[in-house]
Amino acid sequence: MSATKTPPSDTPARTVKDDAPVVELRGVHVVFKSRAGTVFKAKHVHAVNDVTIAVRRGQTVGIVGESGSGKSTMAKVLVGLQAPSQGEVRFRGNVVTRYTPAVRKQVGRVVSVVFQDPATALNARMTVRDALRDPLDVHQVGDAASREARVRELVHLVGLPPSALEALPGQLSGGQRQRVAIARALALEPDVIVADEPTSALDVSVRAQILNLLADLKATLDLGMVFISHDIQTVRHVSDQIVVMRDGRVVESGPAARVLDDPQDDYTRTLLAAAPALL
Ligand SMILES: Nc1ncnc2c1ncn2[C@@H]1O[C@H](COP(=O)(O)OP(=O)(O)OP(=O)(O)O)[C@@H](O)[C@H]1O
Repeated sequence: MSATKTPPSDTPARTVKDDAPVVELRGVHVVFKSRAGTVFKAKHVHAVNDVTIAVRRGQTVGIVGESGSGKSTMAKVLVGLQAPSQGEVRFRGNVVTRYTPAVRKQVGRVVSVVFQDPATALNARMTVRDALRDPLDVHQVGDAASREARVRELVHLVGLPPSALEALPGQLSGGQRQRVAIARALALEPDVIVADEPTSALDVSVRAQILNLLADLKATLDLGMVFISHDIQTVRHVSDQIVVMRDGRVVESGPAARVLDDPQDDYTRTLLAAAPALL
């Protein structure tokens, strides 16, 4: 098969070969100026250091690492919210060269994000219906009737009853709120969802339900997924590929079973030893 050559552009093309990456980072670095306030800090933080990864439809890439390893910064690069200091980011094969609001809006249709805490991700004064309709309004998808139909479909897709449409986030449980946040992320039919610690803020009892929901959605919608967690055993449950990060660098990556059963890097072994499998 010959590769389709696409010229660099800020507009993600709508046609892409099924097995081609939806999002790709090539040699990406993100360097921040240190946050003020600490006298002995280095001037710069190399939050992401020479990272290359690709995310395809129907595949979950688990990203694991301790606090400060650069996971959230990488998530922001993957959804177009953070420009790299160096390296290349491609959405549907097209290199992003400018990070304008218009480009971010376009990228938002291809890749969307689910954050850790649905309580802060959702507007406390918006009903579930309004929260789900909002992205459809912003992107002017269809007419009023088709937006309402899509909102109902989304609620059903994430396993909530139609009565949830009238609720405010504060009237829902943490797990229900995260379902709403997931539904909102799905509103524009993205190819890829980036879930940044999506179960960490939830009660232990509902974490498995949200993990199962994400796994089901990935299968039924043929979604690509990036699942970010500090917990290697959580990542184990959902990932096809695992990327282990430390201090902004990828220390090891590969098929989940290989990385977990035959880790090649000492740091991966340390993470596994610190969080033994329950099964
Ligand atoms: N906007 C910023 N300005 C300055 N430094 C930042 C900024 N964002 C992140 N950092 C720093 O970059 C490094 C990586 O942070 P990041 O949040 O990506 O890591 P993480 O693995 O997601 O950690 P956590 O799990 O604690 O969120 C940290 O040292 C952090 O302090």
